Amino acid sequence: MADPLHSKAVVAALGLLTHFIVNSGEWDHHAHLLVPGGSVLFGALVAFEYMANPLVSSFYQAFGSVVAAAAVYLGTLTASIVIYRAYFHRLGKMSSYYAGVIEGLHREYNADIVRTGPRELSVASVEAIPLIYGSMSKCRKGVWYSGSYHIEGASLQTTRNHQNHRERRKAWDRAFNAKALRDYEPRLNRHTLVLISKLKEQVKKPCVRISSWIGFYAFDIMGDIGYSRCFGMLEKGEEDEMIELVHKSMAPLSIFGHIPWVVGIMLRTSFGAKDLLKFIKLTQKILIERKKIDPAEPDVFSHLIDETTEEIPKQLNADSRLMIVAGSDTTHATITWLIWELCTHKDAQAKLRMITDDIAPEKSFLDVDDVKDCPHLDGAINESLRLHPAVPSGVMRETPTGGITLPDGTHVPSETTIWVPIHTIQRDERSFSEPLKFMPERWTDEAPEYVRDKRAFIPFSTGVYNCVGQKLAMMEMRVVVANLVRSFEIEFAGDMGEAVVKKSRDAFTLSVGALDVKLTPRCTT
Ligand code: HEM
Repeated sequence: MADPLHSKAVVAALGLLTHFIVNSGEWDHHAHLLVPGGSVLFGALVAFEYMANPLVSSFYQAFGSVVAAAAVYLGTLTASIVIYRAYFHRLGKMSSYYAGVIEGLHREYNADIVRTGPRELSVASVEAIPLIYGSMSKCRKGVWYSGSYHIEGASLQTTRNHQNHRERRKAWDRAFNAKALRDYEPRLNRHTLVLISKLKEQVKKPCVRISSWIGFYAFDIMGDIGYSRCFGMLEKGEEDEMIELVHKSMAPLSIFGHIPWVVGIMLRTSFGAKDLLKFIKLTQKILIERKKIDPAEPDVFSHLIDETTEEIPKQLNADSRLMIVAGSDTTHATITWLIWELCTHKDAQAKLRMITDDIAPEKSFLDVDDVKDCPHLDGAINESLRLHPAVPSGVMRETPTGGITLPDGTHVPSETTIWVPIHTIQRDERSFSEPLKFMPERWTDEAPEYVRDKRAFIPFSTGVYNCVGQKLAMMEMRVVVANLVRSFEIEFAGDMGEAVVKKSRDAFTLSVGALDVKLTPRCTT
């Protein structure tokens, strides 16, 4: 029988077998083992060849034989991958593209279904939403979610186990039910008042970086409502390490978010993920400090922490990071984009001001309760959420065994990553007339015909994994925006809003560019 190492046929067959194995499982988070594992195997083969092959007289000769076999193996593996992906891939009939803006791809290929990776599909179809995200959906969260399990455990958002999610979601639902939200109201009012008074101190300046102030506000609120912790960013008026870390730590996701095995390697080797690891440590520390106190007013972690034990389970660390990222960057981006829209559309700003002036005209400050029922204000916020969703790409799911058949009849095989691109679908003319127009009226009695299909509005996602904090987010955004337009005339300053358009980045959540404005105080306030 031929010596396997010297038989090109056997080595090539091993290359094909490797491709078959890798192709039929979820290996993304084992990629970090390839280099060390391959090196050990290579060394072992060289040693074996040197000691066991009587025809080999030097170590150098043994090394050469193994290099030759490795070349055949890797060459066959690569060729197999290339040929398979070009001609036989299960998703091969769908357009393929690795980079670029998803929306452009759907337009370029004039297709609702676009292949964006070897086993990854973007589906811009309203009809597909229930199948992918609905409460009866058989899809589960995609492989992307498990990237950091080995460091911090799974958060409520990243757990891929349906049952585990259901059990944990109960506590989170309690943390955001009607009673809990009422408990948080005084804190929202307090922080909003501080924000507005701080901004009033800025009116003499030709240029105020409003995006930073909104960031300070969003993070202060999350610190307070989440952990009864005072980040004090509004008071200091300067960016805390926390904001910088959130953005730096999420940055790799804007580049490698769709290549989970690269993210896995980065986290395991720390290469390119130093900031993310530092951020994880910081959110763990915040949680440890929260566990030591007994807050006067209940906060979110009052509902999540088990007071009967000293221990902090690993998964709660992941929830701690989730709380900060999900709760701050999202509202930060949405409010900043809304201010950008109101500066771009001065008539819309004037109309919103007129309407909010009419809410409790005797008051100089509107609190959360005053603004809870103003359809035009909600319409303006909805337009920011629609045109500039805080989770722009959408959220990844994985098809179940047996795959799924989309409403248009397309069969998607099992273990395919699939998602509905939120940014694309919310700008689709089939669902919204004049989709690129900022138009709060489409959400009120004034022009409801401009919303053709409300199912396409999914900024908070939908189904069992939808955003648990959406009511809090709406409360927060309403009270800030109403008080801002009542207190100031707002116009672009500095680069005239350019950085928001050019520097905003999709890093799972939207990392928004800087916005500079001129604030002119209104004489009525
Ligand atoms: C404009 C504001 C917000 C937007 C657009 C937004 C959007 C989203 C989206 C799209 C998801 C689904 C993520 C996924 O499936 O992977 C989500 C989940 C989540 N959001 Fe929000 N969010 C916002 C504000 C908030 C706030 C203020 C909180 C409060 C802490 C929050 C907490 C969460 C949590 C905990 C989850 C995970 C829910 C689960 O998996 O069961 N979000 N959010």
